[in-house]
Amino acid sequence: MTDAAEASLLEAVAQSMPRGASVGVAVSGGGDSMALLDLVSRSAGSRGWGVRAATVDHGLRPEAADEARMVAQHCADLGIPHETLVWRDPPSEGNLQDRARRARRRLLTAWARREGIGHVALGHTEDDLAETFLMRLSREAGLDGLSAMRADWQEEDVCWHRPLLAASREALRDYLRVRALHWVEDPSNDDPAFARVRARSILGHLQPLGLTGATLASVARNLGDARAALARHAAEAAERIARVEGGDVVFGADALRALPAETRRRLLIAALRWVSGAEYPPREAALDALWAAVGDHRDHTLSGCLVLAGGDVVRVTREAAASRGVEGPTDACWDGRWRLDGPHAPDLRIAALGEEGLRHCPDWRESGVPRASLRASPAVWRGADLVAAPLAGLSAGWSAQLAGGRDHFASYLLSH
Ligand SMILES: Nc1ncnc2c1ncn2[C@@H]1O[C@H](COP(=O)(O)OP(=O)(O)OP(=O)(O)O)[C@@H](O)[C@H]1O
Repeated sequence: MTDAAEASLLEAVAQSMPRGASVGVAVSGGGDSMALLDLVSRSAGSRGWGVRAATVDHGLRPEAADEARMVAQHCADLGIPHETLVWRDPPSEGNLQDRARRARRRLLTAWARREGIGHVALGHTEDDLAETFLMRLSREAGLDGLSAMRADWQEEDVCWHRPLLAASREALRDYLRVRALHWVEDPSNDDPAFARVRARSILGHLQPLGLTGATLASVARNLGDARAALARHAAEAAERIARVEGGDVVFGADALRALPAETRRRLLIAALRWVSGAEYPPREAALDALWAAVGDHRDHTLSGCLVLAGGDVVRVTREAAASRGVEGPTDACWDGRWRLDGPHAPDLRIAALGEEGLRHCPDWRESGVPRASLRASPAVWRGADLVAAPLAGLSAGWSAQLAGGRDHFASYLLSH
């Protein structure tokens, strides 16, 4: 590794997060994140960062605990506080990799909040970009799927960063060798049962065409720029034609119809995900069916949402059936997006208002929110007795707010 190459890695990491930040590094013990840890640690002094690190032990491989201990020891040598986060309930079935990734993100988010960490760095590389691109091609992905993963994004109070997206895996290993640092090789990195491993091996065969990891990563970045432009365009359209009302997204129907199909598609997908909290967009065929129903002024359910299309607005609301049975304490976020304020008490619960609850809200019409929306709205219950339904005009000292900056639909389009 040349001095210039090392300097450019250091510069990329140093510039990725703000001065004085409280920084968390997600370290698996593999080469990418061990290099990231070292680069963050070397930048910390000049950038005024307070640095912490965490390793997630998914409990899926017997060696994982040893790997976490190796990272912990290395952090202790660097004077960086380290925590091992254990996934206590790995499932026995389903897409284990996907679930492990989501559990990892959840555990890291909780850790960041607990420790007051505002910025978490991940060690994804240019090779990850290229492999993901190839894998998505095989799934006939569109622009969004083929676009480069984001270098930075904010989720509620945590900013995530991938400062090494322009670095190759090999360059990071060179860096570690020069610095005489160790890392662990995850045996699953060679297991052809994983699509990522197959993508990596195929990438080697594409070289004669001039298709290297760097080329594919660059294509993914170009597409990412196009995606960002379309998302900005959709956000501007949302500012003009969408409003948030009672937790629903409401579009002017004519204005929605008049939009270019791609912009409309983005608005509908975002509204469905914003209301339901769904992690993934619906399939294109399901979206086409929704749009056909809207064209016929028929109501339609999709992704845990009910889309009301009978009048001169198109209203995306939570589907009552999807929120039925969702229950929780009054001081926690309900249905992934509501927070209630009021006289909290341990014998109170939040659950959907439902048709039965709505009967006890004589003033619900004054809210201006349709019945179907209110049925899925949060209500405070003591056993079977309704205590409050803030969105349906029965406040009894309670109010409801959308949680985590969710009140601004247009900015959601830029961040998702
Ligand atoms: N067990 C772990 N503990 C802590 N951080 C991890 C762990 N596994 C992965 N990471 C972090 O995530 C980065 C990317 O690793 P990997 O590609 O395996 O993750 P991923 O979240 O599954 O990403 P992708 O969506 O690309 O599959 C690592 O460089 C590291 O920063």
